[in-house]
Amino acid sequence: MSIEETASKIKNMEIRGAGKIARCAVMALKEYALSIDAESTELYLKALREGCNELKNTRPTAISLSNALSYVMRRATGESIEEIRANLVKAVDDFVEASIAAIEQIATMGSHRIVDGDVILTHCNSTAAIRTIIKAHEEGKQISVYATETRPRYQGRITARTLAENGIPVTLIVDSAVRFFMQKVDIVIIGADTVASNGVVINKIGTSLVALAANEARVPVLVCAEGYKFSRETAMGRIVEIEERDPSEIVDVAEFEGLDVKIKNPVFDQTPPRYIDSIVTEMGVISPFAAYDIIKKFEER
Ligand SMILES: O=P(O)(O)OC[C@H]1O[C@H](OP(=O)(O)O)[C@H](O)[C@@H]1O
Repeated sequence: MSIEETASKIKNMEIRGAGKIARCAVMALKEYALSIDAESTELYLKALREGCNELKNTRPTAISLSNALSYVMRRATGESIEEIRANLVKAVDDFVEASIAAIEQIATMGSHRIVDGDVILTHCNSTAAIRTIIKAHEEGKQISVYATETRPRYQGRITARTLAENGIPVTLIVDSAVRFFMQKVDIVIIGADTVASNGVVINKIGTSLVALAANEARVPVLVCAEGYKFSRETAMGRIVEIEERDPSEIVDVAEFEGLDVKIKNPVFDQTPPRYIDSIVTEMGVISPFAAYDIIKKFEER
């Protein structure tokens, strides 16, 4: 798929999920790198950087996107265009393979935290979180899941369908019913778009409410997040931008035609580390307060 088409599909969320948008972005860059030529290595690299920027600007909160592109571009080196191209292609293939393997590694480690008979609550639609839940089921643990529908785009319905298709008892609830059901829950398992260096987890809007209700009920919150979702930029003092999307995702704005009604649609929120029990990464299970260690480990890769 071309960079333009990929960027458009990531922006309109036809392609979504922090991990998937990262993989699709670097694969689009690979296709572009294979399709173009240039009069010099400098011009070739300039064209690649322009392609990167078009992809990077699609969804500002998911650091996975920029981390993936940076991982690949750091390795796009060489004396000739052919050498640069070959190194970029290898870096993309390596990233995609490792990012898919990371989900399985997270699921294996995360499943150890799920006990036979557990009632799980999950929010939105995280591949890493869902794979962890399915892994526990595959290991024969009798589990059931509450899945929040996750307004305004209802990603939780995908989660409910996926878990049911895997034979897992699942109950779909509205987001505002989380505290109502939390007394029945043994563990919350969610994904992440970005993990900041101070352990703050940025995930789908409503996550911080889920974590707050879990904390009140003494229910542990387990975050499943691959290493490339940890933000080095926050370690340098940068703030993660919370994406605001079109109000039309929430309501038909014509309903309020002529009325002074503001509609805000932030699509992520920030959960403080004190509300999180552990973050399961492919490099191990950590306290959210140890997020910086993962940033350093991932940099060494
Ligand atoms: O990478 P995986 O675990 O699939 O998803 C991570 C997170 O990305 C999604 O964002 P969106 O629905 O794309 O806005 C959700 O917030 C989900 O928890």
